[in-house]
Amino acid sequence: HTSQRPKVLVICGSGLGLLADGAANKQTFRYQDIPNFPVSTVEGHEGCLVFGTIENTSCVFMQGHFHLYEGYSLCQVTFPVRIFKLIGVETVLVTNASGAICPDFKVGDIMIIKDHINLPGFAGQHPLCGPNDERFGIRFPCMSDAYSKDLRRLTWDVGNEIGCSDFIREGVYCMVSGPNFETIAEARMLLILGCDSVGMSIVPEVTVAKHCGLRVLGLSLITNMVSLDYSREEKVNHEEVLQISKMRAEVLQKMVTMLISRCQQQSINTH
Ligand SMILES: O=P(O)(O)O[C@H]1O[C@H](CO)[C@@H](O)[C@H]1O
Ligand SMILES: Nc1nc2[nH]cnc2c(=O)[nH]1
Repeated sequence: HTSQRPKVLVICGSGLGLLADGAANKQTFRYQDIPNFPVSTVEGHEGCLVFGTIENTSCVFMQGHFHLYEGYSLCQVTFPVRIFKLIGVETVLVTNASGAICPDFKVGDIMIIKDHINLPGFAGQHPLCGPNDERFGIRFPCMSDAYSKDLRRLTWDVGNEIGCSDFIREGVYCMVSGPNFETIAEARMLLILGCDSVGMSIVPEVTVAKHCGLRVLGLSLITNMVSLDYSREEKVNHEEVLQISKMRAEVLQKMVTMLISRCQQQSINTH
């Protein structure tokens, strides 16, 4: 139903569907109209695929991604990544919302994901469990360089250019299955483990993307501070997460649009 063959996939996190607004020649499909595609069940996830172009780069935006806590298997959660690999995508830009574990972070910071901790994976909830499909990648993929160094560097450059270096950070994202937010003891454990932020998504998609040889960049918007202290009164909720995403969506959209036009240039120069 589309003649576009995207080179870049953007996965939009909670409240970040607006990232697609920077694209031209848009063509939108609802997940519910695509055979075998999962549907979004969470507020802030529109459940649409938007094809479009940014400068000369053809891209596709997933306005909404899927989570373990919705009841999907990790095979369903990561299914779109493999579809887009087959269609010809080379680069995946994942975005999400997360809570800060690192006490130096602030609400509204944009964290470039340097690395991740796959907590559900440690417990056997891993998208690559089961027979390995050799058409996509090897049995034992290396994950020590899951997030492209070149793309991380490019993000710092773009951030400086658009004047948002004050709220760009870099750090380690930890995935938990959710749907509850962390207890204080869990948050303290994550701090000890070396996590800078915590959320309930994207690690399965990144793992499958890396397995099939895609270049990955991850941006996590810090929407709340995770309580590490029993005396702290504030309580996190999903409405607050969506409100902060809305507040930062415009600047993130500008960043993502610039990154896409530049990263394809980088890819042409390095391949
Ligand atoms: O990771 P995304 O979907 O962006 O959103 C994060 O925010 C939601 C909770 O408020 C959870 O879905 C969590 O994973
Ligand atoms: N697990 C988790 N996910 C989030 N998504 C947005 N904020 C948070 C948080 O504090 N914890």
